[in-house]
Amino acid sequence: MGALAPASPGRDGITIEGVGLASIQGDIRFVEAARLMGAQITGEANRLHIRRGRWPLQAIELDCNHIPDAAMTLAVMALYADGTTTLRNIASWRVKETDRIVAMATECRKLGATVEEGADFIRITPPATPAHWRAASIHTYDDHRVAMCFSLAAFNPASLPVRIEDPKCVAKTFPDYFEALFDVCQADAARIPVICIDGPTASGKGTLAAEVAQRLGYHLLDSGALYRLVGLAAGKAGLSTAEDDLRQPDQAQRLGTLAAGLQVRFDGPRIWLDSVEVSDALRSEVAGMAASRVSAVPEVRAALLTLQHGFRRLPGLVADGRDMGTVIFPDAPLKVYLTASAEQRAQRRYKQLISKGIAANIDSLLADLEKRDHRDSSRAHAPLKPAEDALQLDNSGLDVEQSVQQVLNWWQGKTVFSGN
Ligand SMILES: Nc1ncnc2c1ncn2[C@@H]1O[C@H](COP(=O)(O)OP(=O)(O)O)[C@@H](O)[C@H]1O
Ligand SMILES: Nc1ccn([C@H]2C[C@H](O)[C@@H](COP(=O)(O)OP(=O)(O)O)O2)c(=O)n1
Repeated sequence: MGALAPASPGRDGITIEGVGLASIQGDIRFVEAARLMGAQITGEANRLHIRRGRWPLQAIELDCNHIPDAAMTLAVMALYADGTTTLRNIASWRVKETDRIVAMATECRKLGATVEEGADFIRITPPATPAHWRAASIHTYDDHRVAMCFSLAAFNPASLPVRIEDPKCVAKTFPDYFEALFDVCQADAARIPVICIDGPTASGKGTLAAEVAQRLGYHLLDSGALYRLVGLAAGKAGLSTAEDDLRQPDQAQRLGTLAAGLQVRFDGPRIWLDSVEVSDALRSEVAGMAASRVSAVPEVRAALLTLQHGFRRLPGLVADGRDMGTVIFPDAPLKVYLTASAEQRAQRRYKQLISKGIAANIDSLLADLEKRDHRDSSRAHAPLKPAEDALQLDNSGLDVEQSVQQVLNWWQGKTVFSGN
């Protein structure tokens, strides 16, 4: 990676701890091969520092008998070389997790390379120009090394997306490989995919968003939780969230300052405010109502903007709320506006509360819900409404799985991989 990625402000190459030039592992000789291709590698006994050197990389012809497994990475590095690379003496690739010569050849071709394969060699000529690269959905053959190697194709000069079909197959040797990869990569936020799910209360946004995020391996933003947190923090700080008070400019200002300084921590569905876990307190109907009131204050909305944008991280985000598609992520490639009849929603909330052992009354739930819908959609700033390019999903007659499938189908149709 260090050999492929150009230096950027504050970042010049990659340092690997725990393996160094004194390593007795056979694969350390991969360093020699990477240097032959142009990587600048320096190091100490237990550390390596890799920088981009020659660029494009130097095409090589190499007997790989001494590094049979690590040489697979050279095959993908060959896509960035100036000319044709030949890796020889790799007959053992044929009898590993899969026939790795076939696998590497097939997947390199998908990306636009010209590949020749023989009984014990592979010869790779990269795409002639950036315009010859192709977006590709990489089949992983249940082979961890195939999945990891081809992640390097994401640095392609055409900035085309690359999909790794079964990223979890890396579990065999490096379960958090992709997390580690994303930690050291910088991506232009505008290129990180976002799916927005907006809609009224109890339409099932949170359930749908969490499930879609889980299936795609994306991050999750429950933006409503942030407004709930502001309501809760205001209560703790003794600040009123009554509508009349919030109309006073100095009270609105105080709430904005409070929102900007929120000390929150998220860990999956668990949330802490000032080091105190508030996950359950946040879900109460009272917290929802307070959230609805504070969310009408422009100073609060402005204060939460940067925090929300910060959730747009690799490999992607599913964001649920009221204004995800209209205000926060207007460039999102997929926006879903989720609805269900008010009666259905009240029923769902009722069942949800009862199942948690919380007493509830269906008539007052319906009344509260209609009041919240009205306030959320009639406020001046970022009101609840479908984005112009949102796809509407009325899930009154659908179960959760059907709604999830609908959104995943829409997403598949939006990606460049839909034909793959
Ligand atoms: N399509 C659906 N069909 C039936 N029940 C659903 C559906 N989607 C969500 N629910 C249920 O409705 C309740 C409210 O969903 P939730 O995701 O909390 O809504 P929101 O985030 O929009 O307030 C949950 O108990 C959830 O399991
Ligand atoms: N993006 C958002 C998300 C929530 N809000 C406000 C309006 C909502 O009534 C409250 C609570 O939102 P939340 O999504 O947690 O509520 P529900 O789960 O839909 O009942 O926050 C908002 O104004 N903008």
